Amino acid sequence: MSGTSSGNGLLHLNDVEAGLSKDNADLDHHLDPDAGASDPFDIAHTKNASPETLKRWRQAALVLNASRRFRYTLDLKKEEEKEQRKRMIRAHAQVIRAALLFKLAGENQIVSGAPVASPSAGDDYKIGLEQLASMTRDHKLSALEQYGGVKGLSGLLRTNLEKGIDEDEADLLNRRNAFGSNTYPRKKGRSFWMFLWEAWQDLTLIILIIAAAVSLGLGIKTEGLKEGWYDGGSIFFAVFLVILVTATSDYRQSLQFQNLNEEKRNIQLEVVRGGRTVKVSIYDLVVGDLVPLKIGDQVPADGVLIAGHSLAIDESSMTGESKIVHKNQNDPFLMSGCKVADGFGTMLVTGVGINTEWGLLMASISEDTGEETPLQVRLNGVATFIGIVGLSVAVSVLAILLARYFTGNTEDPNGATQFIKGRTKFDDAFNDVVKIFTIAVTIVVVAVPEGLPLAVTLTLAYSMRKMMADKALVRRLSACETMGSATTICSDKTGTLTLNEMTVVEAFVGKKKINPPAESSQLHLSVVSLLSEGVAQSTTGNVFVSKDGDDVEISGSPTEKAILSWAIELGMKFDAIRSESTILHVFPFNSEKKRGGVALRRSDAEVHIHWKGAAEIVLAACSGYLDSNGCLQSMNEDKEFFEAAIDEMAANCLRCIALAYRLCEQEKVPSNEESFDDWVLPEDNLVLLAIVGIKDPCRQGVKDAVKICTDAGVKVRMVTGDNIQTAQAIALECGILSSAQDVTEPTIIEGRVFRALTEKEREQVARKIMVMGRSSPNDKLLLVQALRKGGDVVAVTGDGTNDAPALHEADIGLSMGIQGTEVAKESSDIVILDDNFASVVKVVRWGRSVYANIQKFIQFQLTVNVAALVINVVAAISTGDVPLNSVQVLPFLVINEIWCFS
Ligand SMILES: Nc1ncnc2c1ncn2[C@@H]1O[C@H](COP(=O)(O)OP(=O)(O)OP(=O)(O)O)[C@@H](O)[C@H]1O
Ligand SMILES: [Ca+2]
Repeated sequence: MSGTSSGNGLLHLNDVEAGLSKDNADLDHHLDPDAGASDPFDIAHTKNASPETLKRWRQAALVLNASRRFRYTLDLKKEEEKEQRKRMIRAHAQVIRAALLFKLAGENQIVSGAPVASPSAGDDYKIGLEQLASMTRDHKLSALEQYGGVKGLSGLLRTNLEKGIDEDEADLLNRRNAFGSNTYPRKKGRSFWMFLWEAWQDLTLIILIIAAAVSLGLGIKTEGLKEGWYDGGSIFFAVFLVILVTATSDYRQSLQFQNLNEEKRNIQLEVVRGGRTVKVSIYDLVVGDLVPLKIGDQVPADGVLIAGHSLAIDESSMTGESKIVHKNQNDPFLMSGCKVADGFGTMLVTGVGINTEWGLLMASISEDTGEETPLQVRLNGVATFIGIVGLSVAVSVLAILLARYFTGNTEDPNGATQFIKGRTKFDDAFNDVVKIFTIAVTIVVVAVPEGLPLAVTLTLAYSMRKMMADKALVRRLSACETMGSATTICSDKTGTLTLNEMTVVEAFVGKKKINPPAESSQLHLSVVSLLSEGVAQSTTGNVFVSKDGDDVEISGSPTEKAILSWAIELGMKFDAIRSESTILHVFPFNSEKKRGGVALRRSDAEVHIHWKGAAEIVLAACSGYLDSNGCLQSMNEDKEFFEAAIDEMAANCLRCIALAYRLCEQEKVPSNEESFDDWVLPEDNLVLLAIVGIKDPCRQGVKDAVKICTDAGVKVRMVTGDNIQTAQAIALECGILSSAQDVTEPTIIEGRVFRALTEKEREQVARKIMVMGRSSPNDKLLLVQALRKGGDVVAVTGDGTNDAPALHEADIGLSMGIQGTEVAKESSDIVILDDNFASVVKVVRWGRSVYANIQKFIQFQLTVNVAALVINVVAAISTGDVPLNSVQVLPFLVINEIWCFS
């Protein structure tokens, strides 16, 4: 294989369907794409893709877009089954629950006649398992009130609503004994025998089995038991081998998927124990735990909401309706397995494991990923098609030979006519006919490509194993093959191209640049105090100071952590500041708005609104600023100064965040707490407090990875929520943009500009976009849609909830294992366990090796099959005998196959 076409490891499915691949491949080339620099399927070698290569890319694109539709139909079917299961379980659970309640009621009546739901004194806790479970599962607000609300309930569960439960083993064990642990029994996967049973139910194999039986019978009839079994026996052996290998491979794959599921479900999450935020496995959660929830999280157990702001839960995974439910004191019940769609809050765990509906659901469905990939389906089709062609050819040959024989047109080796009506004995005629049958059977056997489906199975299993070794967790098998034909990768910036380890390195307070950024001696006390107030109250993070006061632990998102630790260095006393004011209402940060706000009442009764968010957006809402001496200045022409400051920080790859605040007139504050929820926090006439520049360094190896992709014909684009200048700087640093001259629209574009285009324009522009800044989650989605419409096979990488829609829409979604939110992971096909963009390249490579391997195998197998078929047919018709029999061809094919993929 030479030059440009060699780097293209794609299978031309159109050719395959025609029966033969025209490409003249190096047949015995080793299959390992890592085999060395000379490997034609090493994607780094597709330099300067020729038009020919590009044409093939497009072919694959078309084919694979079709496969996506396929994937969806599959999903739908599965979803339907899941739904039915759910309904069944719910009905079941109701029955079990009803029976239990009935029993309980009976016992209570005998003992005391007390009402069913009253707290009965347990051994350790003043509330029993069944009471808790029935309250949470049925969302009984009245029961919660009966226990004294969340506060009363926490008392019954012996949980401190601030500090959580103690972190001591005895207490945890106690809780596990009383209320169970957050695990559920696993449904066993299918056994090996099931796979064996399924493996033979394949049309090509059935044709072969019948052929084998016929061949065995005829063989024994003509040549006797001792020698006559060779042909039939060898076909049986080959079939058996194929079945065995298929079943073994499928079985191993299913075991692997079971392990993957284990890994996938073992979510690490933060809980508050002993006043600290600690990371534990979801399985270690106990009743009474306090769990902070934020956007993108999965609710890890059943529970009630203690406090939260704008908390919205997507309950579709449990109820089946895709509806976002807002949670507050009137509807505080949280169901395990649901996702947090917006806002944040803290929940008190009241039900775990099998006592939750999610647990029941999980225990009753076995997640068998017995999915057939599009390639498998297609090649099954090809194999069946060829099998049928072989069969029809054989039948035709049979008809021709029989007709010739019975019309007396065949001669035996001595030149005598074989069949003369009325003279040839029945026995002789019968033997001759049997011989003709044997020829037909041989033709069938030689023509059937029985190994073709198996080749796909084996090569998929192989590349999946390799991907796993390269830190990519494959959630959907079809992703293995689709990834090989990706033509573009849309990557988010934060967390994928960069490390997501953030530190504040520059800060402006007023027009003064603070250097070093946390040098508070240059600032007036009132400024520091206002800044601290804003930072401490408008955060989803937390600060824990150890008893001796030296160690400070900060939790939260990387951005929050950076700002918190900067403020602490400035002198912020987190707990003290937080106790000086009470939060009235929160507008949580989200990626759509790119800012978050909080309204708080201070001890002097003043109401402050603090805003924190994307620098240029917050700055635009400011009409004044506080200088470093604490004097209020009006913005006017100084705005340009700040804009220039932001641009300069952004050009140095920094992520800019602005902090601002304003006073709120008392009469504008809602008078009763109920209406806080509808309160739109004022965000005009703000006073700028500070602008900080946060450094988030590029990951090592990203530049090389981007280059490898580009060389291989895979375009890397960056789609980020961050400032366009920051995006540009990072894109230059990691090689997505090659030079500063590239930076004109639409190569680099803002989300809002792209959004405003018509669908047609978007489609045209999309191909040129290399960097998109300040994009909303929907812009990411629009870009992916536009690219796919233009014929690209799009891979999307992302970690945040803001990436989820795009991840879902993409041909292949890749999420990040460490920083990725549950929602992002759920929407993806592959989870990159080490969060590194470089691993994405390896996935592309293994994906391509799938195509390369199958291409080679098909070329080999079909060449042999077709050649043997043609030779046999020609020979059978001209000489009445076949030169190639099954004993010669079959073992050869099977051995080649097993050698190829083991
Ligand atoms: N916790 C936060 N509080 C206030 N502002 C924030 C916070 N986190 C991020 N921002 C600001 O909002 C902007 C957009 O964030 P968003 O979550 O949309 O994307 P991102 O994480 O920066 O980038 P990417 O899409 O590449 O992952 C950031 O650039 C930053 O200026
Ligand atoms: Ca991100």
